Amino acid sequence: MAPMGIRLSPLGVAVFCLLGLGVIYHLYSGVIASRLAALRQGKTVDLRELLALSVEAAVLGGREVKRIREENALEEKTKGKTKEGAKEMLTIGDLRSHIKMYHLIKNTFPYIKVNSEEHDHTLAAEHNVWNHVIPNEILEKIKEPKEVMADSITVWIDPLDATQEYIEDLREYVTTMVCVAVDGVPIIGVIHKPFSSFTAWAMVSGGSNVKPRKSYNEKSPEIIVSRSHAGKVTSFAQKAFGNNTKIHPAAGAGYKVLSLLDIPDESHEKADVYIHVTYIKKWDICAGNALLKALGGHMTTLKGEEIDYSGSERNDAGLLASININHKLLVEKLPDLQEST
Ligand SMILES: Nc1ncnc2c1ncn2[C@@H]1O[C@H](COP(=O)(O)O)[C@@H](OP(=O)(O)O)[C@H]1O
Ligand SMILES: [Mg+2]
Ligand SMILES: [Mg+2]
Ligand SMILES: [Mg+2]
Repeated sequence: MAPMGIRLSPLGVAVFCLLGLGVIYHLYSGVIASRLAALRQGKTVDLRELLALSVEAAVLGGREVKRIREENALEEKTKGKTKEGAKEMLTIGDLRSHIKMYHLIKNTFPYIKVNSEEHDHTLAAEHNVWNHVIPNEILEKIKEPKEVMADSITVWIDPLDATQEYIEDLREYVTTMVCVAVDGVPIIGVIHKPFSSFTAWAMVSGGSNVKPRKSYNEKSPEIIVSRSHAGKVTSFAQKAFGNNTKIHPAAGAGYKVLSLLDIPDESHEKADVYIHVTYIKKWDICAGNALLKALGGHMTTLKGEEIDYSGSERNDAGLLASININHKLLVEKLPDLQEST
């Protein structure tokens, strides 16, 4: 019996529920259908194919990034503010690259989850599909296909990393990035430098086209940090490693990970450790994390915890990246983030 003598008609309740279900279905039908289809069919994806596709996507996006910069057609605008109050910028380069990268991956594997930093509600979709040709360079290093369940995969795309410096025409810092996480663990990382046409790729327990440098300064490491979202990283690093610690301010999370590796680009700076203390998102860091992990290195929060690349885009526990250095010892040297920032 309903309150105040109002009688609920069973037919009315049924119609109301059906309408509600209809609205929910309308809103989420695409997502539900693709996930259910993947589950029903027990679809698998070959990670070696996904690596080749990730390289292709990063290069394709990079071409747009370069073209828009050369045409001086950036049309930069502010899309919001970071938690610390810095302007978050967006350009046509970010958008055009996103469109190429996102749709190439989605058109090829419609049933996998892809999280991109950017979105394209207003611009026409691309119908590009990958040709499934795996480059010899990858086939030579990764001899076997590796199938995983499609619904265990999360792809993270950064269509243009270092947008702020792209606007300032500091081209060397700019990269495009793709990362594939399986059950939240970063497995495939691709970092592409569009202005020098270099692409670093790696797959955990698979292979890579880059390697660590021969040596690192473990005792007095040179630290690479953000130039435009630094927060109090300098004092944080100096508390850990001493006031004479050499700090390199540089842009781009992709660029900073490459500075820890041996890459065929003499002009790329070299550092021993990468530290970030402000908020950062998973499309910025996943590819670098996978690359380092594949080569035996580490990228963790400042407390040394692994970062889970499923679910939310947030990482607010900072970042510590190193390779061929005792990472645990580095963590022990770091001060508490809350107390020192
Ligand atoms: N505090 C913060 N809040 C949001 N994004 C941040 C951030 N600090 C760094 N980032 C993002 O991380 C990337 C590398 O930053 P930095 O060059 O400062 O090291 C940039 O990505 P995008 O250029 O893709 O937006 C930047 O926007
Ligand atoms: Mg951005
Ligand atoms: Mg980025
Ligand atoms: Mg970006």
